[in-house]
Amino acid sequence: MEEKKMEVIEAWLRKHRLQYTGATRHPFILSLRDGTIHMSSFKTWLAQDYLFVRAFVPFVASVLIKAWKESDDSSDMEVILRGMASLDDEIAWFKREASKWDVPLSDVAPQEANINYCKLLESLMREDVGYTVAITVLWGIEAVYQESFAYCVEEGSKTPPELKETCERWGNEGFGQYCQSLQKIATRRLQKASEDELKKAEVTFLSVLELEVEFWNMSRVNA
Ligand SMILES: Cc1ncc(CN)c(N)n1
Repeated sequence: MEEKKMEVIEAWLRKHRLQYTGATRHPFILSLRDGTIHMSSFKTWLAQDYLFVRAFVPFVASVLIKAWKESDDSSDMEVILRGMASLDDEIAWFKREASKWDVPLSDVAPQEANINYCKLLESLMREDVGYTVAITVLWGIEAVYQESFAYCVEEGSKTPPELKETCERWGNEGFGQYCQSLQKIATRRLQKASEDELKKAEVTFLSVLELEVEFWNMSRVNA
């Protein structure tokens, strides 16, 4: 019987397991799961992530345009469009949550880690960045949040009840399926990619993991 070749993303997740675990099992997430999280950390994350999501929308829009121009499968556009549409609800949720915790979103300035992450998103919006790299990055960004927050909704999690909704937002099954769809598209594209594209996608995926860790680090107590 012919041996099945390992898919590119599967191979990366093995090769870069330490970095992936660093991003998806960060102390911020561990404290959310074990209930020891400080509310000041949560509020910092909430405000910074609100700013990030506002910058993430145009990035997703740019992936949608690349899919329209370059994709070999018309259903890709629908997957991305659904993801983009849900960001409308996400922004409204951030506003509600911020008001619940008295976090004034209009006064928030982006911290360095956030600025750096948004710079990466902006660089990937350029026309000379291909669809394969862009969709792989979109998958990576969403997968880190899905894996992180899903860990906080698992059996045995002691997440404070008032923060459960936050974890559900990215830890729910629907979001998990969306990430699976993105992974499938990225895998299909990476299978046909040139060596150059493959390398660029892998290096950018690693940058995403580093930036995610830096992003969580902003919420460290006394950070
Ligand atoms: C930093 C970060 N990474 C990912 C996600 C998920 N869209 C997010 N909201 N913020």
